[in-house]
Amino acid sequence: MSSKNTGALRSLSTQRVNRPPVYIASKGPISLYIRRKSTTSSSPSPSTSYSASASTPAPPSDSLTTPTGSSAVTQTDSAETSKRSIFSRISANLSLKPVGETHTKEGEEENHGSSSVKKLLELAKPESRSLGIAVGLLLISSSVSMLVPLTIGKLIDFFSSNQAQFLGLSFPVAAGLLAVTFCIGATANAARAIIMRTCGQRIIARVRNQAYLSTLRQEPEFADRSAGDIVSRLSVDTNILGDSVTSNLSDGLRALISATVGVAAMFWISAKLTLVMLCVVPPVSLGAVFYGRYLRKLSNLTQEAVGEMSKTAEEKLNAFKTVAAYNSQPLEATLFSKKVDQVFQLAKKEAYMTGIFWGASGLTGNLAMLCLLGYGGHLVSIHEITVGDLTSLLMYSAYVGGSVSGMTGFFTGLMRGVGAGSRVFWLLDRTSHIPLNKGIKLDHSRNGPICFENVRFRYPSRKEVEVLKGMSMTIEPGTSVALVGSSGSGKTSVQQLLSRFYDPDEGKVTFDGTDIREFAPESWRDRIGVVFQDPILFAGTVHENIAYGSSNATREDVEEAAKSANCDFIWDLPQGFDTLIGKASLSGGQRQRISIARALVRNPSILLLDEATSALDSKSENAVNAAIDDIIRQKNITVILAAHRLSSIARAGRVVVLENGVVSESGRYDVLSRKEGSRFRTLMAAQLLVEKSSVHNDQPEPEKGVEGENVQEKESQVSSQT
Ligand SMILES: Nc1ncnc2c1ncn2[C@@H]1O[C@H](COP(=O)(O)OP(=O)(O)OP(=O)(O)O)[C@@H](O)[C@H]1O
Repeated sequence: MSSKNTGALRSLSTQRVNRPPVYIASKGPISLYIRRKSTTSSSPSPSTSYSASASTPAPPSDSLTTPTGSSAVTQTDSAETSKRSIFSRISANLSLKPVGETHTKEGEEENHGSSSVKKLLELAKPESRSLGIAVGLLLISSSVSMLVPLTIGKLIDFFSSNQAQFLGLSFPVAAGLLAVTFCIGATANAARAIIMRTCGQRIIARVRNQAYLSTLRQEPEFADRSAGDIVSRLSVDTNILGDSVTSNLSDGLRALISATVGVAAMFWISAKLTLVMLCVVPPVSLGAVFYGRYLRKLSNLTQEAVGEMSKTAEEKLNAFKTVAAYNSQPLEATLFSKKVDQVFQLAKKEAYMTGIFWGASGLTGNLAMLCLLGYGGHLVSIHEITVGDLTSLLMYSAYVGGSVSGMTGFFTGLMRGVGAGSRVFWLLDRTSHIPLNKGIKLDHSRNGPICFENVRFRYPSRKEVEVLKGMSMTIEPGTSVALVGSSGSGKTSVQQLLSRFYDPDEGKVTFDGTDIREFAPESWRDRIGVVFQDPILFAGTVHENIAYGSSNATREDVEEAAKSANCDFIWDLPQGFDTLIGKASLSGGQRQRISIARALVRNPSILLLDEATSALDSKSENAVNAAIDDIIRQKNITVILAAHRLSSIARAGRVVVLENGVVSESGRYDVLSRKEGSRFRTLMAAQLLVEKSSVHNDQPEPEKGVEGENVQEKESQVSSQT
């Protein structure tokens, strides 16, 4: 249930982000107009002068626009880009990253500004050939597009003057040639879009693989702490990044080409009129720069808020049963709604900013257009330019306006890319605190005692609490030790240090006289089998779960490990070892025994059992304990079990009592339990009261192995003496 829900939550996010970008798709200015118009139909036009054209969806065939329609390009562009900005960002943000927590807490800085832009461009490097071709095609399609205004102007002059020839050719030939040219332009545009998209996806795939690999190489605590964050970096940020280096770049280039060619053509037609038009460009560009910067800041804040929102939902959906059992749905709805509101407030701010910016730039454009018409009309009346020239000029100015908008869109897109990039690059560049592949390879035949030498340890995320305060102990190879202590005394922490999920702050943990930090973590972990308190089984068959991490394990190895872990139930499953494991299809005890088998199939020298029976009923507990007995009896594995329950503790050859971050007592179970006033007896007294009823009332089935009887004997020893 919980994982389903979490998945749904993520797919909701991805779904929103994967919405086809309305604006970014690279088309010539005319096709851009059509798309924008149709998507802007419901939005009020910011300017009354163009509201009709902006609110009427243009039919797809309406590609050659009138001058008024052309000027609407700028206007609708503004409105649409504004709309796109608002909605695409809100929707993108809705699925974006729980940022910041990890790195800001750790004080690790993300990449910023120029270095991210550089890295962003570096990402595109392997695609440079394809991107080069795409740029060539872009040049072709843009040039063809830029022919349109000139052609329309010439057409108007041709029809109004009754000339015999059009562009020096007979009209049908010229029209045919133009049609062929437009076809070439369209083909180039289509090919460019395909190449750009494919390159973008290749870049995204590459970044995702690298980022995931980098994540897997981090110390386990990193992923534990920021799993949600990492997932959104891998899914959403990489998407934005890919878009940024391909679609955005291509749009920016197209806009640049169109603007340059457009301005040149305008100067060629009438320098005076062009100068009037160009007065608009500098303020709009300046506004775009400030807007882009502000947007980036706002975007990051929104993403952080979205992260918080996702985290809240994910946590509660994962604990859905607890929420339901405590009738906390209204409370949870309120908590979530507060988080949603934070996102909404930020998105609203962004919407206002976007609206004001585009409204202002649209108004400026419209005013400039009016000046152009007034002054242009005057030039026509004194025969300095023709009506066709004025038409071409108006169209070019609309194209240039559209291109400037395109460039600001490119700029803001790039800023988003930089923001997303910095988060992805941070993940890519992060060096693990416990790096893999570094250190000596531990020979499989090597064995020896495990020593904790004056170990001091605090969790990095909770520096104020010292968990181990100079702890020392030695565990001989092939022996079994039960770590005992009150809750929070550090039993699990000892095991985590042994697994090298963390390193001690002071002191050291040695194996056969060598500090385990000197071993490559993988080769050290190869020697360890770990069974966690809450066994994690993955989707897949029983066989796959037992063989997880032991790729060379044969079916015989898996079956043998399953036998050693007392997993006889597997043979009764419908497809035996090939049965698919659903989340709830096995009991706690069965899952625990499968995870013991998984640990055993690696043939470990050291087996860490972290309260492997604490969550089980007495029947399952007996089955798991019987498996542990078998393993301990074999004497060739060092077993370190963290345990509360007497039934588990009694199985170990030696008991180590942890108190106040040090070992307060250590010795054989029977000795400690007989010792008058021992810490162990005090600790166990309370535990015994709890267990007594289960030991005597539940009448557990006789366990496999001799130690089962010993345990009962041992328990009665303690009970008679406490
Ligand atoms: N990942 C973590 N980050 C920060 N503090 C932690 C973390 N894990 C444990 N601690 C803290 O470290 C201390 C020791 O915890 P640990 O889990 O090792 O105790 P324990 O003896 O295994 O407890 P229990 O018997 O309840 O499982 C506790 O105060 C706990 O709150």
